[in-house]
Amino acid sequence: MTQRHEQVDIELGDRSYPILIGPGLLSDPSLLRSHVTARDVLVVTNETIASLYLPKLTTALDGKRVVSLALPDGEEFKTLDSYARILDALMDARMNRDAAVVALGGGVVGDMAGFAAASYQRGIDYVQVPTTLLAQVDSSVGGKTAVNHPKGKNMIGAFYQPRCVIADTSTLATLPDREYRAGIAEVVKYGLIYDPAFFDWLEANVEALLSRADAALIHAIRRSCEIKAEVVGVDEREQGLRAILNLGHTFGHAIETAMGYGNWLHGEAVAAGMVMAADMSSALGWLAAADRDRTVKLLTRFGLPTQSPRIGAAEGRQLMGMDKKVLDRKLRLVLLRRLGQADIVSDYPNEVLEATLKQHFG
Ligand SMILES: NC(=O)c1ccc[n+]([C@@H]2O[C@H](COP(=O)([O-])OP(=O)(O)OC[C@H]3O[C@@H](n4cnc5c(N)ncnc54)[C@H](O)[C@@H]3O)[C@@H](O)[C@H]2O)c1
Ligand SMILES: O=C(O)C(=O)C[C@@H](O)[C@H](O)[C@H](O)COP(=O)(O)O
Ligand SMILES: [Zn+2]
Repeated sequence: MTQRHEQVDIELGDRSYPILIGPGLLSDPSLLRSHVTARDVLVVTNETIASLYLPKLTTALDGKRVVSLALPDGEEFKTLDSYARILDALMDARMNRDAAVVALGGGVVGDMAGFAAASYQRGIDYVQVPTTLLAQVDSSVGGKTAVNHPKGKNMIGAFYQPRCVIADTSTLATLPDREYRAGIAEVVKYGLIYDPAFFDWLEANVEALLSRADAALIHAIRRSCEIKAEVVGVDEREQGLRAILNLGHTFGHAIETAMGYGNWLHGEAVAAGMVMAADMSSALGWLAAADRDRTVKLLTRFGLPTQSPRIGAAEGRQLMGMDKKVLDRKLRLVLLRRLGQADIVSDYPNEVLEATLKQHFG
């Protein structure tokens, strides 16, 4: 069965790959087989997603040797221990260098499976099959792979690109509402950092997106992937521009870590973190107060938090000190010059940061 789908390409020379977006892609064996070419495949997933989609994927890959590993579900399992279990599964199945990993799931599964693929036998192919909105608009694309450390998010990982991303939008029908909304936070991020017209479009399509209407959903995923593709195509390893994709994350990662992984979802923490970045950008006289207010209003309409938990300014500052954008011992922050234009800034006055932390973290 051939389904109609959208395609966005990541242009990275010999590491280029397509992102396929559309309904029913997991039910299309010929599409799956044309993008998963290895004979031996390890499907990495979790227990929740395995019961929903593993049989479909296994059927589509019929004729290959398919072994699967279902990890426990949750951000708290995005650990070196789970990563080691993936490597063990590859070894137990005697997978060679021409085998491939298929990551079936959200960002947690995708980040861990990608890191295992990056390091097993110094690198084997992997394909992302994202099943959350967040993974379809962000984490499956761009090659950031990682596991968490108890003291910091995504502290151990690698840049390693997949061979293909297959985003079957039909899988989003079973995604719990809270997870779906968390994915929308990263969609709003793209408007804020890169595309004011997309931000306007989001304001006009809140209800359509919340009801998961096909056309709105596909447009949001496609535009998000296009923006990420443009940014990653310019700066694959975050030497400069790519850092804008981190808007709200320095604050958000501190929230996730302080609250205990999994208690605040990544997208929720990013939403609250983007409000902190917007407040700081306004305090510096860059982002207009009206656009700061539009940001808070849009996130609120999507049911996302706009106020951080009170983790304490000192604790927040200490956790933020481990951010990967620290350079020369100085914390660089992604701030908004205006709505639709982000910048990575190191020369902000410290008092403005401290005031933002005090106001939001307490
Ligand atoms: N690599 C990157 O560029 C990047 C970008 C953004 C976020 N991330 C990472 O992604 C992670 C968050 O990803 P996430 O939001 O996808 O969370 P997740 O992977 O934990 O998935 C969310 C929940 O939804 C369930 N689920 C997944 N698909 C489902 C479906 N179709 N139907 C029903 N349930 C389903 C999962 O089992 C889980 O319980 C974080 O660890 C974050 O750091 C990475
Ligand atoms: O792809 C990127 O680059 C991003 O920063 C996307 C983020 O949404 C994502 O959460 C990423 O994992 C954060 O990366 P980190 O380098 O801050 O761990
Ligand atoms: Zn993120």
